[in-house]
Amino acid sequence: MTVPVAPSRPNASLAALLPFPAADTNKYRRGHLSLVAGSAAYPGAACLAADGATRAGAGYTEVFCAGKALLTVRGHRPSLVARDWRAWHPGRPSRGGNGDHPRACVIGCGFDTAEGGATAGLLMETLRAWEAPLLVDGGALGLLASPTGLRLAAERAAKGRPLLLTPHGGEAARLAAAASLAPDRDAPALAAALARAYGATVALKGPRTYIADTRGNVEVMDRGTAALAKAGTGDVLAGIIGALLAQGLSPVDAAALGCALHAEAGRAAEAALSALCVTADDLADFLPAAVRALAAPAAADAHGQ
Ligand SMILES: NC(=O)C1=CN([C@@H]2O[C@H](COP(=O)(O)OP(=O)(O)OC[C@H]3O[C@@H](n4cnc5c(N)ncnc54)[C@H](OP(=O)(O)O)[C@@H]3O)[C@@H](O)[C@H]2O)[C@@H](O)CC1
Ligand SMILES: Nc1ncnc2c1ncn2[C@@H]1O[C@H](COP(=O)(O)OP(=O)(O)O)[C@@H](O)[C@H]1O
Repeated sequence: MTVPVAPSRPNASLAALLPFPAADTNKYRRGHLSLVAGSAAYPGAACLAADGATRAGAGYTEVFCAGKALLTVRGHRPSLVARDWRAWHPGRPSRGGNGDHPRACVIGCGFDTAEGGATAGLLMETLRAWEAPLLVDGGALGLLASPTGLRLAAERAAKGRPLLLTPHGGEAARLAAAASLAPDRDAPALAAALARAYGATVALKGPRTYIADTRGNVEVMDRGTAALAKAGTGDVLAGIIGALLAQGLSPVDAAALGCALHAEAGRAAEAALSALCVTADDLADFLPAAVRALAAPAAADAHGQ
């Protein structure tokens, strides 16, 4: 089975989505991202996602992680607000701000399925109670791939609560099996089928990333580099897309812009460090170059050049 695939968006239309802050904004109005991430086994994934999120413009990034990951996350960057994930209550209004600022949640970077009940409970409660846009990544995708996960995803879709999934090939195979989808589809058709089955926007990652929305549209993002094929780069991507969701972009625009910025950052890092030496830790530092690379042609257009 094949589906039509739209090409990568041009720089000018991606640049138009960049959420540069208004002069009179504040940290809450810019966008508040709750990152439920980082188990005792994988505290680094929470740090990498937080790096992507803060550099991609979230005004307030709050990390809820395992108690045993707290020291690592707190020591990573002074700007991060880190709390034990037992303090995560997705149905309660947030502290800080006036309560109606834009928000989003990313869940699952560095979830360890061996932790079982604790992380499964966090995901299911978040699917049920979190009203704002929600991105599910990493170990939480394996937990979503279950009858309860499918049911709660369908309930979110029925209530019009946005859901975005960012699986790599292995995670996509688990999601497909849980939804009884035939495994022999090509990547664009698989992304479209997962989007339908889970009522979610899906960014199926790989050397080419396919972004499928809930209406059956699929677009490709093929600006990446093999330098990105290293552990932790997907965690950075989840943070970037989550920050864009928190700044008010729709799931499909956040995925398209986030994947393009991530790919451009990978290319800028490769130019500076070589394809061999780029690590996930480097990526967020190359996001400013990626923003400039997308924005530059738009600025040139605006000046009639
Ligand atoms: N620093 C940290 O803290 C880090 C923490 N991390 C966290 O670790 C957790 C587990 O995530 P994970 O991705 O490492 O393991 P898992 O989900 O079991 O997938 C691997 C299996 O899938 C298969 N596979 C098929 N296609 C594939 C593809 N395109 N890309 C990749 N794999 C593909 C592959 O098959 P194979 O290639 O072996 O045939 C293999 O069997 C998660 O919470 C994550 O956030 C990581 O982000 C790293 C940095
Ligand atoms: N060969 C490649 N070319 C371009 N991009 C790649 C390549 N391999 C991986 N990537 C990108 O790197 C990221 C890897 O994400 P993921 O597999 O979730 O890593 P992790 O779980 O270790 O964080 C994705 O954005 C993917 O599109």
